[in-house]
Amino acid sequence: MNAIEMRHVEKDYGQFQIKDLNLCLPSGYIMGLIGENGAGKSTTIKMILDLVRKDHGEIRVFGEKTEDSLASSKEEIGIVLDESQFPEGITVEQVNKIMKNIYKKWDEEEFYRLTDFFSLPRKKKRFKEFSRGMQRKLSIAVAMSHNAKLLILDEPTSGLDPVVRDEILDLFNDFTRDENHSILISSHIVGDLEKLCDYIAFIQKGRLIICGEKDQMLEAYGILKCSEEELEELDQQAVAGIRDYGYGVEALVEKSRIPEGYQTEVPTLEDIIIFLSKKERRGMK
Ligand SMILES: Nc1ncnc2c1ncn2[C@@H]1O[C@H](COP(=O)(O)OP(=O)(O)OP(=O)(O)O)[C@@H](O)[C@H]1O
Repeated sequence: MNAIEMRHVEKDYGQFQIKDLNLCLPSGYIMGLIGENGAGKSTTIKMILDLVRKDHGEIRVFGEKTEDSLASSKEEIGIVLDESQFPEGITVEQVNKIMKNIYKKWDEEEFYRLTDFFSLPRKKKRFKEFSRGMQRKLSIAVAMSHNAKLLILDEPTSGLDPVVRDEILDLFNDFTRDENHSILISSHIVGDLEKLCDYIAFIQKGRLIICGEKDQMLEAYGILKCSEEELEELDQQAVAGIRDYGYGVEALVEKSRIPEGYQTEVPTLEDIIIFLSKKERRGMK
């Protein structure tokens, strides 16, 4: 079963378009949605949640078309959006009371375990007095306290310091120990996603540049350091991106498409993303 499937999804905002977006997140896995500011991550997430209407294509969550079923699968999806989700005057205790009424499977014990873990005051401060990081933590605690099967998280770790980010990534990792649990998480902090995710989808200017299993991506590509002339001799289809390097060039290449004998270095996910975005910017084919 797939947790999320998007087929040929399109959205036209006039100045910005999402074009032919196809992605698939199998149940039990974590997919990272990477893209720079304005790439279309939030729009993609909001279309999955039917908060923004797609113009074309099909989106399924747990196998059901979202327009038919999303209201009924609300319990099953834990959401953290990029914007504030709570009224300004509310305290942690009041959030607990409200959520108890909203979610059938609300787990108060888990909620307070998480809010205590995040050092959020139960009643001494109101939401508007929380720092941005505290507001994120509260959203995460809510998303993880109603026995959801799928977490959809838009930049959940933005504004958090590295130590807390790391602790939260561990929480997300633990969540997917259950093979029915899945996560779609957007971020522009590639290092976080490299650690956490099984699948990576990289979006740029509304287009999906690459989508697939992270380990396969890391295995398929290599970084080749050579002269411009040497690079020109290679099958140009193998070259996924170039950057200047000392006296020569550094190229991201598909290892299976270059002749044996070339020494390549193992890329990080960040290398792959940077090379691919440069390719798009230079308009390489
Ligand atoms: N309601 C809207 N009407 C018109 N344009 C919109 C609307 N919402 C978003 N956009 C545009 O769509 C583009 C993508 O925005 P989106 O918020 O999806 O990007 P993002 O990748 O989440 O960016 P960030 O990392 O900065 O949050 C931007 O150019 C934005 O201005």
